[in-house]
Amino acid sequence: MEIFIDTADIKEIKSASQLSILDGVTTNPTILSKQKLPPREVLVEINSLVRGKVWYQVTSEKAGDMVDEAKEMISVINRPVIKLPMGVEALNACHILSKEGIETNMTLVFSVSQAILAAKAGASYVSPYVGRINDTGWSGYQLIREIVSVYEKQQFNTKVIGASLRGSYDIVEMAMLGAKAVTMPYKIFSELIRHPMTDIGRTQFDNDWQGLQDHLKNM
Ligand SMILES: O=C[C@H](O)COP(=O)(O)O
Repeated sequence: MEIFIDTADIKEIKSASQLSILDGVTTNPTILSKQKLPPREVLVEINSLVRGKVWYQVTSEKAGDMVDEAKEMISVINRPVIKLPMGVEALNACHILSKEGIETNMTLVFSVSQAILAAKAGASYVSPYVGRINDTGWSGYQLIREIVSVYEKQQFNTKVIGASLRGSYDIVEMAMLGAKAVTMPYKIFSELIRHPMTDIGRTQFDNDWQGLQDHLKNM
């Protein structure tokens, strides 16, 4: 399963990049707007810090403009993934970009029918917004289950990336449901590694080892 962090905060990206298994950084217009800097500049810096993929979401309205915007951003990213917000123009842009071998992600996906169209357009990834669906009282998990099942039955190569995740257990759910990727805020990412029992166990091992060293020194 690929693991991404959903942030443009440079401090968070530097910290998360210490973990070599991180697969990259996803962004969106809301995330980039928080930096109060030109998005291209921010992406250049993110690209210099990240070994993996850097995701950029186009903001143009028309398919042709989306393709041009994507190409402009791709020029400053080593391993780009172009995010397209679900719709007719985005599907057409996705079709063009994917035929040119550019990795794409159909974002803002809330139904299986949208996910089917994204796969038909050749999207590399599709992002169902799990948390936002759960927030409305519907099941984001059920949507992931259904999309994964349809993709398997239809032998689509598009990968499901669980997005809009709210807690570390969401990541486990995504893995169990067969999502091939997840993206999450830095806070959740940093929580994945921790468990109080691990800390207690490590302290005990360290103390016992130190006790042995002291004992051997005094022999
Ligand atoms: O770009 C997609 C994000 O994962 C959306 O997350 P959010 O619902 O927390 O804004």
